[in-house]
Amino acid sequence: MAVEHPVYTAQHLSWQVQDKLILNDLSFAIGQGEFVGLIGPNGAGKSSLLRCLYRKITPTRGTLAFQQKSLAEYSRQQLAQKVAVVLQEPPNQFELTVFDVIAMGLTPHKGLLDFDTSDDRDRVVKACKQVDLNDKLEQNFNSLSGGEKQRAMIARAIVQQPQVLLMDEPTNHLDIRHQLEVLHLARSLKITVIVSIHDLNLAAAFCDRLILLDHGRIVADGDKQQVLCEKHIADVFGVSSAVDSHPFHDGQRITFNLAKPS
Ligand SMILES: Nc1ncnc2c1ncn2[C@@H]1O[C@H](COP(=O)(O)OP(=O)(O)OP(=O)(O)O)[C@@H](O)[C@H]1O
Repeated sequence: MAVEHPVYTAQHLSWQVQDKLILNDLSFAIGQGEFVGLIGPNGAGKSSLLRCLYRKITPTRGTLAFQQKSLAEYSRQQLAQKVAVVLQEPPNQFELTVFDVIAMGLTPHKGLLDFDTSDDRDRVVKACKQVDLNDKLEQNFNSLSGGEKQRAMIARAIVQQPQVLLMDEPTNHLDIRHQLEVLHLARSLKITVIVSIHDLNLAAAFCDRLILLDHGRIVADGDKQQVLCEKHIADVFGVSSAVDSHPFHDGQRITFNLAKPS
């Protein structure tokens, strides 16, 4: 897809571990402000692609540019000022309160000797409210439930004030209300969001553009209406479905045939 102001541009990006090609010749550009969903079956390469985008791993072939400059040329701090990441499994944060963990999002914008200001505190408290954790600020992070931890990590990303938000299965641990709240919140930030997501109905509701991966390759990339069709779902997931328009939003509704896949 041609985009006007590319944030990421990948050309022939591949990532190989030993003799296994995990990402295979991916080319795409993602524009400023796009809300892009990465979809595909288990092992398709969604997390690996996200890892390339936040430079946890380095492509073994091809090029990857961030804001028109090779991603490899950014310092760790420069990247952290622009890109926030919410991972599937929140890290262990021994002895830290929820407030402390969320306040870590301030770090990329601070010098070594900068102290937290009252504005900083306000930002942390506001983000905490946005994810519905305002009564948990002083609680030990490790004692939160899985879903609460996930929401705290999203608050930390908001505090970071990034230009790009990368999220790997952010709705995994969340009940339906909090799934919706998190995705609405991500959309309301009006920044570039790239999110891997298994729930195809949520992908259809929230993403504008979808990249469908299978076996490390891009099978389809484009408007959600083109990508989420019965044929692609059958080809890639091996499940038959009926796709029609959703009664509550402009995306599709996918109804799966729940019979055992043949
Ligand atoms: N460091 C690694 N070494 C070897 N194989 C790896 C490594 N990282 C990922 N893989 C393999 O690459 C493939 C893609 O993994 P990845 O986690 O990117 O898939 P995914 O689409 O995010 O899957 P899921 O939906 O299950 O989270 C998998 O087969 C995985 O086992």
